[in-house]
Amino acid sequence: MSETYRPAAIAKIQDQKAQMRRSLLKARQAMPPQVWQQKCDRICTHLTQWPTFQSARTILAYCSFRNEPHLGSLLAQQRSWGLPRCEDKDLIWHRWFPSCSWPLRPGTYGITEPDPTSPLIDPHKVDLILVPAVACDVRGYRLGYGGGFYDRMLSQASWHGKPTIGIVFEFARLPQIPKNSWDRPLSGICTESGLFLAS
Ligand SMILES: Nc1nc2c(c(=O)[nH]1)N(C=O)[C@@H](CNc1ccc(C(=O)N[C@@H](CCC(=O)O)C(=O)O)cc1)CN2
Ligand SMILES: Nc1ncnc2c1ncn2[C@@H]1O[C@H](COP(=O)(O)OP(=O)(O)OP(=O)(O)O)[C@@H](O)[C@H]1O
Repeated sequence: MSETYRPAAIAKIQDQKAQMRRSLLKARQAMPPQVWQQKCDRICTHLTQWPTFQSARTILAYCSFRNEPHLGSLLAQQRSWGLPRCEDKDLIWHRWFPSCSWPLRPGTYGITEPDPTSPLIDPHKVDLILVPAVACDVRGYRLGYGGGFYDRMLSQASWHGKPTIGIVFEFARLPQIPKNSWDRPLSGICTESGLFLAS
């Protein structure tokens, strides 16, 4: 059995991830609101200037929680967005745009989510996926909250080949995050310092 598949090795990596998660979330929570807002605006500006963003038909995004970079100025753009809803272990993607009448409401974990009755997204129409994260490393590996939602989703064939951009603050763009066998690298990372596409 290869090292990364041994139960003891998996447990060790999960432990390292849990420690990193705790300290990075603490640092994110401690950001003064004004600094946080400035960095969020910069992240949105970098994305808006990216041709792939400009030409995307539908973009999967998220509603910020626990001080994650807020995509408010992007979500205000009158275009087709997809927002996730947690259902058991899966993410269900619903269509949303600013002038639509489909309601958003607090869902699982207290994250703002679409109502289950709002229309679903057709994965074929999605051209870009903005992925929330606690941290990303320069290779594109991501640390989330430990639920494995995005790992499971991105391992499905319908999402293969779509650009995936991890959205984090610069302090959470790390040289290396411990990686499990199921982790797949994202195509790039956007922070307040810029957009970094994997080569
Ligand atoms: N804004 C946003 N929306 C998102 C995500 C995200 O990362 N950010 N998700 C990305 O996946 C999904 C929600 N994932 C989550 C996974 C776990 C926990 C959570 O609170 N976990 C517990 C610990 C659980 C455990 O260790 O077993 C905790 O942190 O206290 C929250 C959200 C879907 N929506
Ligand atoms: N492709 C997959 N199929 C089934 N289970 C998976 C898959 N990918 C990850 N998991 C499970 O998800 C759990 C969490 O993984 P990990 O600690 O890497 O989460 P994370 O990336 O930090 O969380 P999240 O994606 O929710 O933000 C692991 O216990 C793993 O078994």
